[in-house]
Amino acid sequence: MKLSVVIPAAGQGKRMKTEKNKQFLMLNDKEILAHTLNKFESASVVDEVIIVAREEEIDYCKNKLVDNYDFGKVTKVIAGGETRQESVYNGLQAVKSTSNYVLIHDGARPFITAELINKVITAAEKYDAAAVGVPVKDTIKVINSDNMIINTPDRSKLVAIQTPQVFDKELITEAYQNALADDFIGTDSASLVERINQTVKLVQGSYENIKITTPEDLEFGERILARRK
Ligand SMILES: Nc1ccn([C@@H]2O[C@H](COP(=O)(O)OP(=O)(O)OP(=O)(O)O)[C@@H](O)[C@H]2O)c(=O)n1
Ligand SMILES: C[C@](O)(CO)[C@H](O)COP(=O)(O)O
Repeated sequence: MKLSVVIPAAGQGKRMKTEKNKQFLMLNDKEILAHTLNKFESASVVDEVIIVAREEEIDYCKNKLVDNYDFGKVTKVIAGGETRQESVYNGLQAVKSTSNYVLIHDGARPFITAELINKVITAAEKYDAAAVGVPVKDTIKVINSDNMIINTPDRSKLVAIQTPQVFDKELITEAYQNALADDFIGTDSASLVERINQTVKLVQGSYENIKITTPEDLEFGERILARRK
């Protein structure tokens, strides 16, 4: 297997409400994005890492993260787009021609573990497409535009999807090109694969693999790191 990792990190972090982009906030000893990159730098199965960043943050990523922490697997830091989907698509177009699998992982999910990375890659080798997720803990309701509840899906069939998501390179490229042609915007990569009628294997994730989105996630994150020490 030749594996390229695409890290979408080109969001604005609006829900965090900080001046600095949330991915560059410190979590203990290093920036959130540095925690994430560290996990892939240490994974022997990874051939290259591509960071997708906001145009104006490319130099910061190169100098303060890649050079400062000596992330030797990072081959490119490229510009993202308006949506996560556009950013990932830019990343896909930049992967090495020799790669046959692509792993996509949010820059804002720093608590990913080596064990989970290996598990989802193994599943992708078998099924061509795999994503990590956890059973939902709450009861989920479908509502209408008046906030009236329409129905209650069977919780035993619901999972909250996370990243990493790993795909055969040709499959994920086709899925993104198809979505682009149809003006379809999905909130994760797996949904683009599902819509071209390819199945995606679910790998049990972890409730600690959170996406740092709002201020309270930072406090939870500090506790996760303290527990792992
Ligand atoms: N145009 C975008 C939007 C998001 N992302 C990345 O996709 C991941 C998941 O997105 P999210 O956590 O929602 O980040 P933001 O879009 O930055 O958050 P917000 O919606 O609060 O602005 C993040 O690592 C984010 O940087 C991206 O690469 N390009
Ligand atoms: C891909 C993802 O992290 C899976 O949970 C999530 O869908 C990203 O959504 P966002 O709205 O771009 O944060």
